[in-house]
Amino acid sequence: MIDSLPKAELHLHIEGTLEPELMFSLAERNQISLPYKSVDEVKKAYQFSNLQSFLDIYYAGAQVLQTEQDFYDLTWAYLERCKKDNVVHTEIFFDPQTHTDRGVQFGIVFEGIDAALQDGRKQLGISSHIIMCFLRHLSAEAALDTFEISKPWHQRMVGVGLDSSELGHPPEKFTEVFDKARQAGLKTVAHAGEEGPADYIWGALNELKVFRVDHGVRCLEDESLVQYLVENKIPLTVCPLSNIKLCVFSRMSEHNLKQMLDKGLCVTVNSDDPSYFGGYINDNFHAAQQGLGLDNQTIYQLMRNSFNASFLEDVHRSEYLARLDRLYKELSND
Ligand SMILES: Nc1ncnc2[nH]cnc12
Ligand SMILES: [Zn+2]
Repeated sequence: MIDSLPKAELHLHIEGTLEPELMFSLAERNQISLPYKSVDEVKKAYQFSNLQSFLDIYYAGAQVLQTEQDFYDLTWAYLERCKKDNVVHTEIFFDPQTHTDRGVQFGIVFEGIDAALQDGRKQLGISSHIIMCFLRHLSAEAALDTFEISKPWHQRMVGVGLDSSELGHPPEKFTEVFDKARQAGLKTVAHAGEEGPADYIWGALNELKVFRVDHGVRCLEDESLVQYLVENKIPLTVCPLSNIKLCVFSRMSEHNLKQMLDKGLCVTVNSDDPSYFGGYINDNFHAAQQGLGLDNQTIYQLMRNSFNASFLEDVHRSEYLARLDRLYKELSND
């Protein structure tokens, strides 16, 4: 059921799809030395105690990405995984500052990613959008600078987001750049309520005017917030394996995804940084299904939510939903 149904992925950092094997081959191609001797050693290093312990390793890994071809190869490898997992539409995040701050130009990053996405449309039939994220541990001025240099590419991205170290960096820090992004016709999303409190989710809604909240699992701590999210149909892009790996929940059976669904929230399942967290989107569905005892109807609902929460145009959304509905009916009758 999980593997064969079409789905959309809405919370995926392209830098988080860098598999250790590709990390080694790019390091060799670009003559960069890595602090690891083997793929096994890399995998062993992926033990995290919180978000920051992950981010330190994740930003170090991204250093092997240097050329347009590197960004193309990274993105293409992810799209091939999408094909395997029946992801028919994906909205990917990228973090320009991770690259521009070490001298890799914005255009190198964007063009490499976008060329692969265009080929993905033609050769694999996968539709996609790009969301540019600002790093919240950096200053508001740095985000504004990035917004300025990214202007030539605004037409080719669907929106802006906010990621990186959450605690101590509330959404309000980025109100100005998000205002500018909306004025430029870009949609807005933000990570909030992953490690940070429910107040940060309010901040993302009221100050950044987000269309969806990335993670948002701490919303259950504030009943009036839950009510607001339900009434306004604000989607939450939840990432089950990520939450376990980063110790947001100690085990899958304790994840609050089912409670969120029971409250009527529009929850979606996503992989976040699959190479670092032990699985792509179908692995996330399987882990959540097993840990929480989700039935087929709930899995189907999560997949419907993924299309409804996407930035797809209505005609395309309807086509994907019709395809999903038809396949679900066929599978249910077998
Ligand atoms: N889960 C996550 N939270 C915040 N920033 C991120 N950047 C990549 N993955 C992230
Ligand atoms: Zn994320």
